Amino acid sequence: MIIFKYADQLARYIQQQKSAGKQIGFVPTMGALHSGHIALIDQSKKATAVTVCSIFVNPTQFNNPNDYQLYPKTIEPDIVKLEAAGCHALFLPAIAEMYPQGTSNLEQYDLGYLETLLEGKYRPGHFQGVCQVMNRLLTMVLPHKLFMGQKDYQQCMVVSRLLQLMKSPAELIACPTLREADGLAMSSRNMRLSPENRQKATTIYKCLTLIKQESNQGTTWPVVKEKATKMLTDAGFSIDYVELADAHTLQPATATMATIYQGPRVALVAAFLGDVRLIDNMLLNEA
Ligand SMILES: Nc1ncnc2c1ncn2[C@@H]1O[C@H](COP(=O)(O)OP(=O)(O)OP(=O)(O)O)[C@@H](O)[C@H]1O
Ligand SMILES: CC(C)(CO)[C@@H](O)C(=O)[O-]
Ligand code: BAL
Repeated sequence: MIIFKYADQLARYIQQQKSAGKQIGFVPTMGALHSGHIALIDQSKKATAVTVCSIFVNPTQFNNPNDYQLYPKTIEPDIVKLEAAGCHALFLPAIAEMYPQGTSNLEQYDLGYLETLLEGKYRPGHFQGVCQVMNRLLTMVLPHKLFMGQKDYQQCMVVSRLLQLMKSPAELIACPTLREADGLAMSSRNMRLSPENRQKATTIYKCLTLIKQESNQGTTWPVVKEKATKMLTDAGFSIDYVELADAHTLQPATATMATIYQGPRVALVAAFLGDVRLIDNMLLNEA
């Protein structure tokens, strides 16, 4: 695996690969890699000839300075995992490489209502930061295919919108969420949970499973939401949201949506255990 710190060197490598007729797959990450990230590398390797991964903890997408300071960094084991997965190239830029003019007064993107609900509502400015870094990364890597995780469901929708705004021909492939044996969605922030909270964290998965079962059996959304909320608060979570939404638009459920709406629906949760914020989601219509 070749490691690049500088965008011009990465661009030269990409250009060489493209001149040789190779398709480029791209897996952007913030590091502290786990099997969910490696599954994205595997998908990219199956679909394209050259897989590029980036590791960059992007300061502009953190609305909470403490969360940024405490974001896990495990670069040496990350490199070992990427080597073992057969990743071809790793882009490991410094902040100045991504933001040579600094991080103030950056460009803004028209993300419409996506920015005012769920993650957009609870993490002000977060999706602008995601677009700022993804625009730069996509312009440097110019991938044919972009692999991202459904765990960050709304982020996939935002990046899809960004690709439209950038008129990028890259194809976004949203990959399924990898889970631990007890159902907890793999996430770099799981490393920050105390052993006790790590056990409690599986309640998010149990809660999403309950929402899916009860909704598919015809229980109305307000009733299901109350049960799910109680499960989480009883386990010690402080909740940002427990929502049911149209899986295509993310518009929230009406009181009866769970029982009368026949289109695809997704349940989404964001909640804190201590100072660790976890998110997860589940499609209701899938087997
Ligand atoms: N469990 C998972 N299964 C599949 N893809 C995942 C999983 N977790 C993260 N990803 C995807 O990996 C990419 C990089 O995510 P990131 O580096 O932020 O890791 P993360 O585990 O989501 O971290 P955190 O949840 O702490 O932000 C994103 O596209 C994300 O959706
Ligand atoms: C897409 C991303 C790498 C942008 O920093 C980040 O939001 C993430 O890891 O999901
Ligand atoms: N995985 C999403 C990136 C973030 O939480 O900032």
